[in-house]
Amino acid sequence: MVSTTKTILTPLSTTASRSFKPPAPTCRFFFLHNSHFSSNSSIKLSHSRCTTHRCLSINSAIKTEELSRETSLSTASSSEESKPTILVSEKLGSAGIDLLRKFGNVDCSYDISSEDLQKKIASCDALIVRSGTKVTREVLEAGKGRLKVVGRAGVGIDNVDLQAATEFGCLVVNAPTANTIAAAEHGIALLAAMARNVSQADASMKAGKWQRNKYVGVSMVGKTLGVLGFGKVGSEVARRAKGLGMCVIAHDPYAPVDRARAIGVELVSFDQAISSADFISTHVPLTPNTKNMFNDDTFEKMKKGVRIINVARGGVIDEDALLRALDSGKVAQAAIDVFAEEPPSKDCKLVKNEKVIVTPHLGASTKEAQEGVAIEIAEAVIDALKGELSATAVNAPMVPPEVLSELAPYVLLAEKLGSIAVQLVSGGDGIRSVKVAYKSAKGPDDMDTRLLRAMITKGIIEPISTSYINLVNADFVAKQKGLRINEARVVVDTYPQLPIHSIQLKISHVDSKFAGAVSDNGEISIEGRVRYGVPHLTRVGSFSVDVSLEGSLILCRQVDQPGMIGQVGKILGDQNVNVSFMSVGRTGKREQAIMAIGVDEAPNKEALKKIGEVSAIEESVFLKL
Ligand SMILES: NC(=O)C1=CN([C@@H]2O[C@H](COP(=O)(O)OP(=O)(O)OC[C@H]3O[C@@H](n4cnc5c(N)ncnc54)[C@H](O)[C@@H]3O)[C@@H](O)[C@H]2O)C=CC1
Ligand SMILES: O=C(O)C(=O)COP(=O)(O)O
Repeated sequence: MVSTTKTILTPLSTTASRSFKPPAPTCRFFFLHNSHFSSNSSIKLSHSRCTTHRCLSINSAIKTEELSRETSLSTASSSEESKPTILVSEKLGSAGIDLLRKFGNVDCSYDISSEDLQKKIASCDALIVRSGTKVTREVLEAGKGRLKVVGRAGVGIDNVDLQAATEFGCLVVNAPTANTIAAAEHGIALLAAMARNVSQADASMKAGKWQRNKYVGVSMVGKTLGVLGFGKVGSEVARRAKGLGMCVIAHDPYAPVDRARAIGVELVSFDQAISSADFISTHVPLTPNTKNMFNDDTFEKMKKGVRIINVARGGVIDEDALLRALDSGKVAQAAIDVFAEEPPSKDCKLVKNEKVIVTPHLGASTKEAQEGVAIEIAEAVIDALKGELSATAVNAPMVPPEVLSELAPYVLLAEKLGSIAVQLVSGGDGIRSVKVAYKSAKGPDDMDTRLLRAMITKGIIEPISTSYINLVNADFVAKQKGLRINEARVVVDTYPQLPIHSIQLKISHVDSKFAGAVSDNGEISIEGRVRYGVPHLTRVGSFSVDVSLEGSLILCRQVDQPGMIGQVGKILGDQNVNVSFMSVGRTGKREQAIMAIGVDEAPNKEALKKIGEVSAIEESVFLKL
């Protein structure tokens, strides 16, 4: 449940906050979204010791170094070994294979058995399939932990268990555009071939016969074509059928009226479409809703002598019902490219029926479409392996590149805040609900927070479980673990150009191992913001602090007095622990204060004990970021 609050607040006060900052040279900040942040992009970071390149990935929110294009020659061979492995299980156009080979190790095991696929998949990062490979729960389970993306080189994803893929955090992408025309042309080819008995006449001649009277056909001009599913293929079929002089009507509850009008097609109800058409061509995806949408009842409503074309999916037509309708004469002819079971059995009655012409799922099979599909899917899979959000993602939110580039540093902040919040809870597993407030000058409708919510979830869950969280499965895993993320967008009077001013996390009904993080109303409360591209912690409980969220963090609560920074700094220095950032927030002079110390290395237990023993320090906690 996402709740929206429109509260006008003034910017958070920075009262009584003292910061110590080292000098600020430049550090490169790499995002996997390379169209926006390439190796040439650099953002100044206010942190002197940040030497690693940072990447934003949906598979692992932060990966360091691996995509740096400045990899030295000495590391070249190891990067060769660490290339991703991409299994291609069905014939894919060479242009796509070439692209994949430039990026990873490509294993073309065409027409692999499902047993072998289950064995192989455990060592693969990506799998590319067409319609012939069943990507079942078992396959995805076998690939769990390593398999990051399944690429469907085509449109229909009914052969991929999307639910299982989502549960295992495996992204599914498809190639939805490159074979549209091929499928539409095949639909028209089947329509014309059926109307003029081309297949049967051809077979008869090859058998040495000359049967001109037997194969008299029907004309297409002036006939009504009912298109079911007015999407990419359906509308291209309609356009071509108009060119043949047909009257075209279509049924698609989700199709825009103006697109239909532009082609001269009338959108009608399902019953109207099937009852008034001479030819019916189906172009819907196979879903629980469309499964067997052509059945005894719907055939009954059709015109006697109707002709059926199916270049969509076998399961859309109940094949036994179609046979009955052909036998009764309700359906005069059918042209079928796709079957409930592929390949159909050797004695499949539909294939053998004289009134039916068949092709072996050839809709997408033109040279041009196959090259296009191969490139489209190779690019989508490579992007996904790089951690970019794909425009053709089927089981993850599609985040437009411009939104992604704007939100990237906040995504890192969101994950770090989630991780800090959970580490402040004592016991660790009692979190049921987290309140998140996104403070921004932008209105609630101008902000897409799915990415941030996913990363907060990742930050919260990963430190306390073995679950692997990414954008694909974050909501699913949160739901499974009974974790509710209640989001509120709070309008604050701040810089309008900033996508988000700050993110605040609150956890109630839990105990904290650091009392200083508990606000007056008993909730663990932390807040952070992005400064110069770097996430900062800006509030702990009721204390304002300002510490860059890099490396790890030590929080100490003490009575404000001189010499504290020096004492703690010395303990850390003696252990060779490098302090990167230090900030003190206090309620007032010589009153309660919180010291937030960023450290590059994790101090050992002895150092942490010594810090805890400093007489003025009332409590301290070490947080791994
Ligand atoms: N035989 C082959 O080789 C090929 C088959 N296909 C298949 O063709 C079909 C269409 O593909 P595209 O046009 O690219 O997909 P699309 O997603 O662009 O179009 C599908 C349309 O069906 C509509 N639809 C969904 N449920 C419906 C329902 N119950 N009643 C009416 N309309 C409904 C949707 O609103 C959408 O407009 C898919 O099943 C796809 O797998 C696509 C390419 C090649
Ligand atoms: O794209 C689709 O939906 C298709 O049905 C094409 O299937 P194919 O890739 O030729 O096995």
